[in-house]
Amino acid sequence: MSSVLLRVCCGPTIEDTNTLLGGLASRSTASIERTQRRFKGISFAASAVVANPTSRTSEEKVYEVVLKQAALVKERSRDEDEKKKKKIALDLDNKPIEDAVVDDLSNGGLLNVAYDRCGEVCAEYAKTFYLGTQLMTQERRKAIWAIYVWCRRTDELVDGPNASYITPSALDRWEQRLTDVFQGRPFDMYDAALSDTVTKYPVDIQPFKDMIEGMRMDLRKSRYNNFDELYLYCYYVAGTVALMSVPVMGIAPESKVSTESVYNAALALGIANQLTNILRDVGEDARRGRVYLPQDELAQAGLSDDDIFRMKVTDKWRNFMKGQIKRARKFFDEAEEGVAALSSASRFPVWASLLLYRQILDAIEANDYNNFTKRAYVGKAKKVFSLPVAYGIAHIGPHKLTKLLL
Ligand SMILES: CC(C)=CCC/C(C)=C/CC/C(C)=C/CC/C(C)=C/[C@@H]1[C@@H](COP(=O)(O)OP(=O)(O)O)[C@]1(C)CC/C=C(\C)CC/C=C(\C)CCC=C(C)C
Ligand SMILES: [Mn+2]
Repeated sequence: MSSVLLRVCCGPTIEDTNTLLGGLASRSTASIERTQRRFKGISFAASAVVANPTSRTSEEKVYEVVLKQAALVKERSRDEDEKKKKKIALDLDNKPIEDAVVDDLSNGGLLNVAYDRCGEVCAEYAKTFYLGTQLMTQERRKAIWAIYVWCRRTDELVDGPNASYITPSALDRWEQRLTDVFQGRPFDMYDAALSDTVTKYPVDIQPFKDMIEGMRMDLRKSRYNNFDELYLYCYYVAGTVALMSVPVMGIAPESKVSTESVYNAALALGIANQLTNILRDVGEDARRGRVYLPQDELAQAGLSDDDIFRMKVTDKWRNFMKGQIKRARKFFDEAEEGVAALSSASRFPVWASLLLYRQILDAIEANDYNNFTKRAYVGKAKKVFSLPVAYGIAHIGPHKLTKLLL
């Protein structure tokens, strides 16, 4: 990663970083019931909700961000309709092109360079994903690259070569810089691309702030008492990516499902991906003294941190892993339901990423649950095969494709 990509500017004040908890509408009973249904078979999570009905679970808190983002999308699309009406009126006025428009055009040149740089970073760090974006419309592709680069840089702050120098106040400065980006004051070229993206698409700042919150969590916490705590972490570092991306990817105009349900499915994909990441990296994380697994579930399985640091695959471990993999797959299943609602050109990269990530779970099983010393990965052949499958599903749907192939 180049030093330019990683540079964190010195920003002025520390912002209020409390992200999820404040003043939003509370979640409907129906969605809570759905949450409980999802956790059927994972009794501790459901019983946590039942045991203490007054305290809200992480999932309920996160759902409020989903509602807020979905509302923003709806509001902006209403504004767009209004603008279109106004534009038609202006066109009828037949006014000459003004200086401001000429300025915009010359700025466009620089902006294109900024977006191209983002594209180069994607091509270097996430080749398959970069390939997947090629089928999106140019505008959307560029915006997704800009978001990708911001996410990558944010993650590199705590995981990259300079991670040992990163303090909470460096993250506060990164957050201040984020605010500047959203207010049209970009610091560098990558920021300029993002700044442009957030004016063009109804992207809320909250998921970006929440991702930074996830990085703060990584600085202060290395154990998770239960799935509720882990869920929140997964939302912060990965669910947020979904909430940032969907406003750009767009929902198909012909889609009949609600905006909220699409965002929920998107969120599920982020959570599924991060749970998979965690299960793949158990050994690697343990070597850094980190255990991203629910402590109560480890205990229920008769396991402790010591078993993880010992890195021995036992039957207890296999059973524990089976439960964790089952849960991750449930989130993938939930995500699948929403992909068809995305705009047609955006479905392919999402299916590609979903299929590739889900196969990591199969690879963990194929390694006989040894995620301590054996890295689960999807081989090149499987990767290459997944792409046309993703393309097929994206264009004719999973059910029709299965029928066609059988
Ligand atoms: C309706 C529906 C299903 C819509 C799809 C919604 C959508 C686009 C979801 C995206 C989900 C996604 C790709 C989440 C990212 C999950 C992830 C891998 C997060 C990683 C975090 C930290 O992990 P860790 O440090 O443990 O792991 P590493 O060893 O560092 O890998 C991240 C690394 C956070 C940073 C995330 C990125 C760099 C990815 C950003 C990606 C995008 C903006 C593009 C998303 C678009 C597509 C098409 C996948
Ligand atoms: Mn990382």
